[in-house]
Amino acid sequence: MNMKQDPGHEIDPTQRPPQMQRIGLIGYGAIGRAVHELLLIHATGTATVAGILIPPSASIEPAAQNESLVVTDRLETLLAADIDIVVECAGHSAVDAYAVDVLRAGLDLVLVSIGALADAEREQRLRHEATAAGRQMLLPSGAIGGIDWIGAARSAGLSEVLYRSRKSPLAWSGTDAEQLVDLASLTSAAIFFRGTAREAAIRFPRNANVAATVALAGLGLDATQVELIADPATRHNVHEIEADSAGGSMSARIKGMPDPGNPKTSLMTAHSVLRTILHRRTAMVI
Ligand SMILES: NC(=O)C1=CN([C@@H]2O[C@H](COP(=O)(O)OP(=O)(O)OC[C@H]3O[C@@H](n4cnc5c(N)ncnc54)[C@H](OP(=O)(O)O)[C@@H]3O)[C@@H](O)[C@H]2O)C=CC1
Ligand SMILES: O=C([O-])CC(=O)C(=O)O
Repeated sequence: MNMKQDPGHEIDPTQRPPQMQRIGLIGYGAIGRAVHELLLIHATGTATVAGILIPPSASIEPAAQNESLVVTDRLETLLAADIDIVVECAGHSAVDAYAVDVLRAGLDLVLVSIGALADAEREQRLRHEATAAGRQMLLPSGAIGGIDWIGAARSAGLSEVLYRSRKSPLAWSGTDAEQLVDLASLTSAAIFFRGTAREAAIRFPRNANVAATVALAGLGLDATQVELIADPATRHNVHEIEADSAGGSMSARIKGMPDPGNPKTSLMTAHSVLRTILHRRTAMVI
């Protein structure tokens, strides 16, 4: 076929493999970098990072450099890189700064900082914008498992959900935990927070996104109970769910390895983002 080339456009969408997804990453810390590395290994021909949004005056060394990779501190510049889907992995304030504009630009948004949705007004606004744009916010399971069961149990009569997060004192440093417990002098595990998923996600924005994930899948942010624990005896990020429903009960425990780039974050989180991205193009979704 004799295709007419337009020298004014570097990328001709008709020349792409049909399944190729061009990804825009917002945030290039532990998760952003890991997602980029995983895509290079597991998504050849299916997905590629085309642009990365970083804070003004920040600098990064991308996991792979090519001439067309855009690194910018402006959303418009990121989206101009012919992006198909945006992956936010930068934190709650980045959700505020960019999520609405991404949806209004007609793109699906993978939202990793799920705890940002604990702000009811923000959640409503984003749901409204996604609906108006005919796009989706895709919430990966992140560091936790069992979200499918909780979601299914909702229609089977879910009555009680408790999420418990246990991490090393180091993983809680620099958070509100420091006001609730003396992290440095702990000799045994301390439950320093008991409350709702909404309170947990708002108070611990870098550590309790999973609380919001479990809640949004199941009983909601105000009816899901959360316990947060600092445990000097663990080197894992341990996530537990106990749930009861008319369809049966669930007891799950995940001993997650911390991400080498950020002890607050579980290594599996980036893998779950990879799974979310790959699922958009597979013939079979499980
Ligand atoms: N759903 C889940 O299971 C999980 C969700 N999370 C969420 O994911 C987020 C990212 O985690 P992680 O990668 O470990 O965190 P990191 O702190 O390692 O990385 C976050 C990166 O985002 C950058 N950033 C912050 N604000 C902006 C912005 N407005 N625009 C562009 N970049 C920005 C930061 O830059 P700088 O350092 O210069 O500010 C940093 O490089 C966490 O904040 C947390 O909310 C984390 C773990 C699990
Ligand atoms: O990655 C984890 O272990 C969980 C986490 O930080 C979060 O829920 O925000």
